[in-house]
Amino acid sequence: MAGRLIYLIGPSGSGKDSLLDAARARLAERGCRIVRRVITRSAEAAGEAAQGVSPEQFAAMDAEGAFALSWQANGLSYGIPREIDDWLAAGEDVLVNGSRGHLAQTRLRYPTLLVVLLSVDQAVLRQRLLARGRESIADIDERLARNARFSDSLIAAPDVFLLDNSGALALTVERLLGCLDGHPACA
Ligand SMILES: Nc1ncnc2c1ncn2[C@@H]1O[C@H](COP(=O)(O)OP(=O)(O)O)[C@@H](O)[C@H]1O
Ligand SMILES: O=P(O)(O)OC[C@H]1O[C@H](OP(=O)(O)OP(=O)(O)O)[C@H](O)[C@@H]1O
Repeated sequence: MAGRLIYLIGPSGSGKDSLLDAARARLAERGCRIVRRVITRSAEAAGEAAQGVSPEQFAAMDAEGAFALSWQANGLSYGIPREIDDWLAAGEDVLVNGSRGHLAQTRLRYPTLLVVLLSVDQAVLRQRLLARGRESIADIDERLARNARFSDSLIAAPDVFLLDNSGALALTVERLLGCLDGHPACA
């Protein structure tokens, strides 16, 4: 049987990378892979969860069909390596750190995907982005403005599992794993 694509989305700063890092070992125990994204962000800022490439390298990889999914946002390009299709075909679950803006296209390619929407209060989000210190204030304000443009229609979609990360990260990890282990909203 084909594996399940778990598509984790949420605003920049909602904690997607933190959640994946904190849950990494326990996801692996469950046979769930976390895909390493390709991002046109400098390698220093990319870390374990991403491979940093130049815009030229990204374009060349895209042209040779290296990506199953790709999108542009926040002035960056993001690619999901096409090897996820081999993993899914082999029956492995795959967790992707995705984009809300690319959700509709992702649904077309992976109709049975499970969407997990990570959220935090807007005020907390701003504080976390400032504390992370990765972007300038102007970039942070742009990200918050982008966030406000995503309407409640996302939240209203029946197959979206809402995961609040306004509280402790450990609690969010437990709720994610609980969802994947058979919460009705994840069936
Ligand atoms: N539950 C949490 N409580 C407090 N701080 C958090 C929590 N989750 C994430 N953070 C912090 O918020 C910032 C943004 O998290 P990050 O994982 O980089 O978000 P994203 O990958 O969604 O952009 C980081 O500095 C991270 O340490
Ligand atoms: O369409 P959206 O849902 O707004 O998402 C657009 C992109 O922004 C986020 O990445 P970002 O550069 O912020 O990296 P991060 O996830 O590590 O914060 C997210 O992971 C997406 O790749």
